[in-house]
Amino acid sequence: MTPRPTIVTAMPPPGSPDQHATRDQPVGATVACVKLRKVFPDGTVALNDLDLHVDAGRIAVLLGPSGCGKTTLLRAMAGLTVPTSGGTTVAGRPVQAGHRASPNVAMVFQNYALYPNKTGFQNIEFPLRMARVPRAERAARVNEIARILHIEKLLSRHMHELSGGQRQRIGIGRALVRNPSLVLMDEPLSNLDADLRVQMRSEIKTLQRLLGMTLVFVTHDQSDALALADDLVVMKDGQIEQLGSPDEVYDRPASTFVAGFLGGMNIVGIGSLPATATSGISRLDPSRVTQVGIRAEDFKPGPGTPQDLTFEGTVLLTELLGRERLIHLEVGDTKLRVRVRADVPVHDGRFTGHISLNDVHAFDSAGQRTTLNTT
Ligand SMILES: Nc1ncnc2c1ncn2[C@@H]1O[C@H](COP(=O)(O)OP(=O)(O)OP(=O)(O)O)[C@@H](O)[C@H]1O
Repeated sequence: MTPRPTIVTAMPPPGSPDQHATRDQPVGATVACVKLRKVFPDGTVALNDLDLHVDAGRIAVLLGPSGCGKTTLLRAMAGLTVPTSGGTTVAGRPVQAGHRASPNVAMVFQNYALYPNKTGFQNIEFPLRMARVPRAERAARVNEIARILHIEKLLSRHMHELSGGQRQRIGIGRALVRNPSLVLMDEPLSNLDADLRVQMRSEIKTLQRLLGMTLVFVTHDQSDALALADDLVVMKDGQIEQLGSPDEVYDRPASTFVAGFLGGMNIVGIGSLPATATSGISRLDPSRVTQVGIRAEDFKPGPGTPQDLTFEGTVLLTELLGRERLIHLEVGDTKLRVRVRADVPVHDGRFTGHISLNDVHAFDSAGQRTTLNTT
């Protein structure tokens, strides 16, 4: 279970009965997609019989390259896309495309879709007006959500008077004001600069922990995904390539696709490994293991022991990443990315590094993870 962060707030702590009393439905909804298929009229298969289960109160992050079907999946959950076959339930109820979205489901888009001529207050209040919530209750709810999001001072401003991050908070406020049990966010951080992005994603996570809703969050940014997810869903070609905790997916990528997408692992064909790198793994079965994956940050400087994989090569380029340095290394005809501490010396354009056998990931000819069994 993911530990809940300590939240400094005037509201009661998460899970306390009082908190539930102050909000209508703070408990998240379970989402289940079963054999979800979406084929567009031009024949594009956006979702390919996809199964996904998200438990109540979790943050599921959909991560994958452009075109892999993330937005289509989110829209199917919201009832905005009619699946070709299969279906989705939210809190046990089938999602029916074309029907008015349940008030328990809220969506935050990349462009926030706010009303430019309305104030912050009016934007956040709008869903409550639509739901014919009485005026006094509307004001109380808007003020409460504004307090949680620290945007009380923005309520009187119009949208053009706000920064991107401020507009984003208004958009999130509008999504949360109805106490949704499921919030769907489609790349909501993509318009923000790096600092604001990091700040906003931790605020989103804090809010989700506070309010307890289920959050499904679409991104193609791996650091957002690792930072936010309870359940990390890596998608490829309309299917789920791997689902697990961020640690599981990062530490044990199921395929070369996941390894390359998350953490930019070096993938090297067994035949391209230099002799110094194969001595420790000489007994591996080449009919089973055809490629190995080596993370840039798993390299240590120097030749290591005979059990380690040693790489000596020419430095093509170095990049300073603060306390670390990224070295682009050419070993024979193989190019590797190596990350070492910035104070590690690089002599005469040559670098020798090693990697422990335990840090080597093995993949078969289909690119699927396999064991690096040396017996
Ligand atoms: N209305 C449409 N008609 C035809 N094809 C579509 C339509 N909408 C999406 N697609 C296609 O379906 C596939 C999945 O699209 P989707 O928008 O779900 O991908 P995505 O993973 O969200 O991509 P991105 O990260 O670029 O937003 C893509 O190949 C896309 O071109």
